[in-house]
Amino acid sequence: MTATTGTRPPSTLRGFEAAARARLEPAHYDYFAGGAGDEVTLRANEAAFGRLTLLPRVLRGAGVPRTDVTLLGSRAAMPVLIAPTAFHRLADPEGERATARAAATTGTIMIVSMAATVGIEAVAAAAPGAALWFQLYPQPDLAFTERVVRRAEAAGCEALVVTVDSPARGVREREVEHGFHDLPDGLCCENLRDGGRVRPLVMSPDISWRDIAWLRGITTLPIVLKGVLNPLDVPPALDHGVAALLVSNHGGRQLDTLPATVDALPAIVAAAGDVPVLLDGGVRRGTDAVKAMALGARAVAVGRPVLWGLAADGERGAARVLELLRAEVELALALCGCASADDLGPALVGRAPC
Ligand SMILES: Cc1cc2nc3c(=O)[nH]c(=O)nc-3n(C[C@H](O)[C@H](O)[C@H](O)COP(=O)(O)O)c2cc1C
Ligand SMILES: O=C(O)C(=O)c1ccccc1
Repeated sequence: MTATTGTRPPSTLRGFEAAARARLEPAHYDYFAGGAGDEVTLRANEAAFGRLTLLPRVLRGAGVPRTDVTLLGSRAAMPVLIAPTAFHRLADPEGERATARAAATTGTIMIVSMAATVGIEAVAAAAPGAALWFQLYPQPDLAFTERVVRRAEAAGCEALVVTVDSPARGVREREVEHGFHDLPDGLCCENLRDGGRVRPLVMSPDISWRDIAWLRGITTLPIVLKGVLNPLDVPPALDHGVAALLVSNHGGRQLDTLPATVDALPAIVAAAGDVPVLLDGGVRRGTDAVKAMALGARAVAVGRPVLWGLAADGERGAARVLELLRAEVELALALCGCASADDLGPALVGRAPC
């Protein structure tokens, strides 16, 4: 009997995706799974990890590896964070509450989406032990944007992750085919609730460095720029006092034909100097995380795998997905002869011949 047909919960990420697909409305599965255009970038993210090889060191007596990291002052038991994804209540009635509890159980950082279906206060209250960062799409109405930032601060979020790859919304043809435009009745983006109404989320073409400068001036939270792929954007980012860069192509959901994130990573790392670089997109194995860290990422984040865990088995499923990844990172570090991610470096990564 396979993991997909048995009654036991799945024991692999692939099994979780199959179980999620079986449980979700097809339109919701495709909303989570899909990418922009021809999904070239969506596929490229995973494929690029497959083209990289690991070149372990031997006989180093490294002991059982440590997988914990400190990022911008937040501690995490593993270098695999939860990327911000919208609409968790499509996957599980508890929605982002369940995800935050899974983050607390596994000791990782959850980046809560501005488009969450549970408000940031309720997410924080549901999982007092969880380290939360808040993802922000700066809105043209700065007074409203500031109110959202204040809510995130008051809820205890430890960083702001500003998504900069979305001056417009990418077109995902799977969504178009299903006619998926809106959340079902009863669900909304709770972080957009403001003075008795729920504001529409604007992906603004006017977003610019001025917004980052403004944000830097109104909050003391560390600012992470999410969606930087071009090294030309690194110097202005550093000039604006950002605390970290997150190399991301939005999981292939915005502009199609962007490079795989792991291929874009080295140039960003080279330009970033001491500023920590994170990566998301296509991380499905501990070996993927280890490859990205060997190429200079301080940590990685996963989007869809957590949604599959959540849809398949709620909080328990999300926690299981994260724990599977943590255990795989530990094993990959051990088999590379590393005591921690600090022992990784580009010399441990090679390229498959074809
Ligand atoms: C269903 C879904 C919703 C997403 N919603 C957001 C969002 O609200 N804000 C954001 O910055 N990124 C969002 N993303 C992008 C993720 O943060 C992340 O960049 C991407 O999912 C990483 O790739 P992976 O899914 O291959 O791990 C979303 C991704 C998915 C799959
Ligand atoms: O679907 C997404 O990728 C996303 O980023 C988003 C943003 C706002 C509302 C819903 C989803």
